[in-house]
Formats: sequence, structure tokens, C-alpha cells
Amino acid sequence: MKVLITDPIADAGVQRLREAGHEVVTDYDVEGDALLDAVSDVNALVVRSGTEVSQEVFEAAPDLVIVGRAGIGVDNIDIDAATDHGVIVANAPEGNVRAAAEHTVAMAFAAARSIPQAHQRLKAGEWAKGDYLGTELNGKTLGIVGLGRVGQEVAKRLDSLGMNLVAYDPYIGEERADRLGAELVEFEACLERADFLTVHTPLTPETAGLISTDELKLMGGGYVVNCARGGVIDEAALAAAVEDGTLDGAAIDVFESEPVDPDNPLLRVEDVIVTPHLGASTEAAQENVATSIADQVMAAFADEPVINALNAPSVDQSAFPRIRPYIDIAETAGKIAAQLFDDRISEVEVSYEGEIAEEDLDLVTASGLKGVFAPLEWQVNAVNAPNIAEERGIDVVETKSRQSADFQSLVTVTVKNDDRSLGVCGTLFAGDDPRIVRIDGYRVDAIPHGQMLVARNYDRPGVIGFIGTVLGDNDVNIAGMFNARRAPGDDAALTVYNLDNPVPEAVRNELLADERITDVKYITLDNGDDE
Ligand SMILES: NC(=O)C1=CN([C@@H]2O[C@H](COP(=O)(O)OP(=O)(O)OC[C@H]3O[C@@H](n4cnc5c(N)ncnc54)[C@H](O)[C@@H]3O)[C@@H](O)[C@H]2O)C=CC1
Ligand SMILES: O=C(O)C(=O)COP(=O)(O)O
Repeated sequence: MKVLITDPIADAGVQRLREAGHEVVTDYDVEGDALLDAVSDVNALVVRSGTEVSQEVFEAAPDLVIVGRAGIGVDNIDIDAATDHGVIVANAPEGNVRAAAEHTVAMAFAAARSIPQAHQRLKAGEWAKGDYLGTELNGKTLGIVGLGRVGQEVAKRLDSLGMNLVAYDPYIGEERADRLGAELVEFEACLERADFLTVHTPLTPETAGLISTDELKLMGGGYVVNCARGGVIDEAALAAAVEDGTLDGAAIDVFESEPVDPDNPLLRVEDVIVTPHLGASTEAAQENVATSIADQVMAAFADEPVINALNAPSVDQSAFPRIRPYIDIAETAGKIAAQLFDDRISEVEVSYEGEIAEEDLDLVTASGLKGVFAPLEWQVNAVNAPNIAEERGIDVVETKSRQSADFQSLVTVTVKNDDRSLGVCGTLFAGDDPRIVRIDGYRVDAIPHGQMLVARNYDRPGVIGFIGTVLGDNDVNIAGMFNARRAPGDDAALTVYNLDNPVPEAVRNELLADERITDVKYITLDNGDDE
């Protein structure tokens, strides 16, 4: 597989991919049309914050399986476009949290004691001791906007340095905040009470411009630290607030546009200190995120769960071996159901009976949908199948029952519309032997691989012999066959053939021409080019 890395990541991650035999190409300057060219044959793209992964990138990358973000923020990746194209987006949400928290603390101290300004003057030969009278963090109130992973680590560190903590985060429980010694307050109260304000939210439509002139006025002095994302705090408003004395200072690591424009107002205000997005830039953090992303890229290549996938059903890794066989069974059942149904589908129900019902089965359900849509869509997979269902107005229902009459575990994919429904059931026999055991209410025993012919016929003597002869005459070898009626005495029968060879259309027509045979469906299960 080919991996393109467009922002610098630690060698440990690159080596891990190379040692696994993948082709790894690094190009840190590529952008625009050159990026579109560069992704045309890649299977994975690894980025940090420096690459804009837009819809055009996904359109230009037909073989892309995963975009790995070696870090946390994914505001530079169009996740909706990724999902539409069936591409997994994964990040590394743990590896640089401490680095970001430490940088935040460092920036708060640096701003409070004017360290960069004093440093610069001393290096220029000026002993400006009398010009700097700093502020202690001890005893002051820290306002934290966004009490997630980084926010919490900042809270722990600055709590132990004697600060009082207030926090605003509408998505976090009071108990969690309590444990950190932080008082959860409303947004305005957080601003009003903060002597130091630090933001740790992602950049989203909701947080863009969250803090601007009016919000900064509520602080009435003090310092603002932003080591989260440029754009959460309005840059012009912040520069003006420090310049006109509304605030005492600010410390900024991240910018709305990076690399930052030399004309950015934040760069010209003396009491705004800046770093070029260095929050995650420690050796330990970079090694952590690079190896995490390399592992996830390889998991995606191997069709294994990608632990930090942001747009794919998540799976507990310890449960994966138990559900793995059912991923394929559900897909196959979905494929067979959709092709036999041959009609408009308005609902897909994926139901689980027996032991399997105890597991978290989002991925299996998505796989069942993938099977249903496989004959209809290009590049459909478990990532985009739920979206495709929604876009097409197809309801998806997942049901579970611990009881199973005949099998230890049974997965059924049923396709429906207002008039009728058709279900296909699969199970796993001892020794990891997958079987399709029911089709449209008929008990069968079919191997879910290769080529399959499903015939519906009137239950008359000689029909099976006739089908066998026609297939044989046309050099189609029957590997297995199962004939079923729903109940003894029924006139309608269904016959499933596992075949070693494809069945040409002319042969199918020959079978259909016999008045005892009412339907013939040929299904290929392995390579996706079903008819
Ligand atoms: N400067 C740097 O190099 C680094 C920057 N970051 C950035 O730090 C930020 C936080 O990262 P994590 O803590 O890992 O994310 P997280 O997802 O663990 O935490 C984010 C928190 O923000 C909260 N939140 C979301 N919308 C909010 C709103 N409107 N108001 C208040 N709170 C809101 C969420 O509930 C969550 O608790 C991200 O933007 C990330 O990109 C992370 C690492 C390094
Ligand atoms: O992980 C994050 O969200 C960061 O902001 C770090 O960004 P970077 O990997 O240094 O471009």
C-alpha cells in the first residue's frame, strides 16, 4: 500500500509503516493542484495541521482508505467529504495532550512575567529590570473554556500551582469538574471571574468567533491564552483589547491562518506573545502521535478496527475477534437479500439473535448495509453506508435478542418496502465456518463465497435434474446445492447452488424459459461485480 505524508511526523511512525512493507512517500511542501496529483494513487494520507484535506482531495484520491491526523484537531479535514467517499478519518487524541497542556502553562507564565519581551531586550543589551512588574498565577482565577482532555490537564497543573478554577463546558458533567477542583459556570461568569482565560475547544462552527470584543470586555483585565485553535478568539478583537488596555496581555500559539500572515494584528501588539503552533511539538508527543497514526493506518489496511476513527463505527478491540466473522456474514446476507429482492428498498433491518446480540454491533450493521448497497453504489463501505441509507431515505433498524431457537448466533439482513420483505440469515458453524442458513423463509445451507445461483421453481419432479443438466452442459460445475420448501406440501421451492464457474446470461435465460422455473438470480459474492 502507498502512504503519503504531507506534514512532518516523527521517524518512528514512518519506520513502522516501512517495516510493515508499505511504500511511504513524504512531501511536506505539496499543496494545491500538486497535492491533488500526489494523492491520485495513495491508499493513506497522513497529515498534521499543515495540510488542508478538502473535498477536492477526496475526489482526486480514488484509492484512499484512510486519512490519519498525527495529532488532535481535525478542523483542516473535511470529514463529511471523507465519509461520502468512504474514507476513514482517524486522529491521535491522546499523544500530545500533555505537551499541549504544558505549553499552555508555559505561555500563561510567560505572558504574566513578560518573559519573551524581557528576553528580547536583554539579548539586545538592555537591562530593563525596572520595566517589568509581573503577575503571580498563585491565588488568581483561571477560566477554562472547554474542559476536555487538554483543558483537564491544564486544570490539574494550574490547580496545583495555587489557582482557583472555573470552567465553561456545556458537554461535561459537574462530577468530572468537581474531581478536578473546578467550578462549572456559565460562559459569561467564566469570563467575568477569570484573571487568566484559556480556551481548549475544537474549532467548530459553534466555537468559531466564540470570544470577541464583548466577551473580552467582560473579563475587564487579565490575560488570555489560546493554545487550541485560531478562530475561537477573534484575532482583531483580541489585538485591540490588549492594545487599548482592556486586557493586560495574551499568549497565542495558534492562528486563524497558518503560517501566520506577517500583517496579523496580533504580531504587532507588544503584550501579545506568540509561538508558531508549538503546542504539540515535543519529542515524546510527536513520537506518540506518529506511531499511533501508523498503527491506525495499518489497521485500516488490514480491515481491522481503527481505534480513533472519527467517522466509522467504533469497535472495542477486545471484542473484535468475536464479531469479525459476522462482518462478512452480514455483508453477504445483505448482498443476497438486495439482489433477490429486486425492488425498491425503504427499510433495512439487521437483527441479531443469540450470543452475538451481546456485542456492540454498529460495524456489523454497517457491513450489512454495505452488502445491500454493494450492487448499487461505487465505493460503498462501512464508513459511508449509513450515510447512503440516510440520503436515500432508507430506514435502518437494528434489533437484538439474546434468544435464538436454532443457532448459537444468527444474523439476519432483511430488506423491505411497504409491500413485502425478504430476509437472509447467516451464522457461524463450529470451526469458524460461515453459512447462509435461511433465504426468504427457506431453510438452506449455502457457503457464502464465490458464485451462487438462486432459483425459485414449482416443486415438480425433474426440475432439479433439469437445472443440473443445463448447468453441466454449459461447463458450470456445481460445488454444492440445497433445495428447500417453506413447509411440506408447498408448491414453491427455492434452490441454492454454490458454483465453481460463472453462469452466463444465456444459460440463465435457458433456465428461465422453463415454465417450472419462476426466477433465477446469479450472485457473485467475492469480488463485488455482481450482476
Ligand atoms: N496548540 C497545539 O499544538 C495543540 C492544540 N490542540 C487543540 O486543543 C483543542 C482541545 O483538544 P482536546 O482537549 O484534546 O479536545 P477534547 O475534545 O478532549 O476537548 C474539547 C472540549 O471542548 C468542549 N467544547 C466543545 N464545544 C464547546 C463550546 N462551544 N463551549 C465550551 N466547550 C466546548 C468539549 O465538550 C470538550 O470537553 C483542540 O482544538 C485541539 O486541536 C491540541 C493539541 C495540541
Ligand atoms: O494536535 C493538534 O490539534 C495540534 O494542534 C497540533 O498540531 P500540529 O500537529 O503541531 O500541526
